[in-house]
Amino acid sequence: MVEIKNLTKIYKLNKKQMAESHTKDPYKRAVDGLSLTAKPGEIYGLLGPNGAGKTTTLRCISTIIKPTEGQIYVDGHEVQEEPEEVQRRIGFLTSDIKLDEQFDPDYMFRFFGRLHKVPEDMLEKRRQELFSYFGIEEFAHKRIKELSTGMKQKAAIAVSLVHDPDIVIFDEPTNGLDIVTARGVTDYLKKLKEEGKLVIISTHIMSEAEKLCDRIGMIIDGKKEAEGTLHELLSCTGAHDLEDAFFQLYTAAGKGEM
Ligand SMILES: Nc1ncnc2c1ncn2[C@@H]1O[C@H](COP(=O)(O)OP(=O)(O)OP(=O)(O)O)[C@@H](O)[C@H]1O
Repeated sequence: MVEIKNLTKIYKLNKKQMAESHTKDPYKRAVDGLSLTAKPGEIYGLLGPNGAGKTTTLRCISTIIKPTEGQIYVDGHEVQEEPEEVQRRIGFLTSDIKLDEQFDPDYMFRFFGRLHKVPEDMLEKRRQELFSYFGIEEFAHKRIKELSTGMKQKAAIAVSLVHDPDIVIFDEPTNGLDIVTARGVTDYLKKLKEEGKLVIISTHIMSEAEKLCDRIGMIIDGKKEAEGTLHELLSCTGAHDLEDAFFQLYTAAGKGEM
């Protein structure tokens, strides 16, 4: 289970970042008092526009960055107090974590498996299962820098799942993938959920959230503007689909144009 209580993350911007953001304010409030609970056996989707704070939230859960305020509990372990307990339980996929270009998927998989102290026989079993499911075997010994975007993403997914985590956190899991590969990834996430694992994803693709997520938290400017099943979000907004519901909330949050 993941419980986020009043999470706020404020970045301190350098001069270049301030100039790029056309601001004189050196502080960027990326996440603003966000609370949510996600439970085993569900796929929870953080849905929001660019810059809403989705990646920042997932990076705080995954102990990559520290919250400015608030607490995050992963199976009861607070991320800042017990980061190692948290890391053991989660598999995190993000586009910012690049696999080392000089090595091949086979090496990276074994390297991260040993880092997570996965026993050798279990590592072989995991490799067999994940490489076969994602079709990685055929490029298992090619250097990462020679792989296509989709191949790299598949390898990164396998590496993030090497230790068979109970909680899987994927930041935009189908980003850059063709529809066949994207379907393979979303089907795998459904399989994990059916095994009783908790899956948390971020996305700005409405159709992905509609089809895949059991519950959706809509994030705008770092705040959770709404949360519920697709059915609940449609009935509370009176919208016909998630995109309409999103635009209603977007306008209600005082946002006019994109
Ligand atoms: N390391 C950082 N330093 C400064 N500002 C940052 C940093 N990372 C993110 N931000 C800012 O925080 C805000 C939230 O960014 P974040 O990446 O969490 O959003 P997101 O919802 O994941 O967006 P996207 O869908 O575009 O990936 C944005 O305004 C972004 O520019």
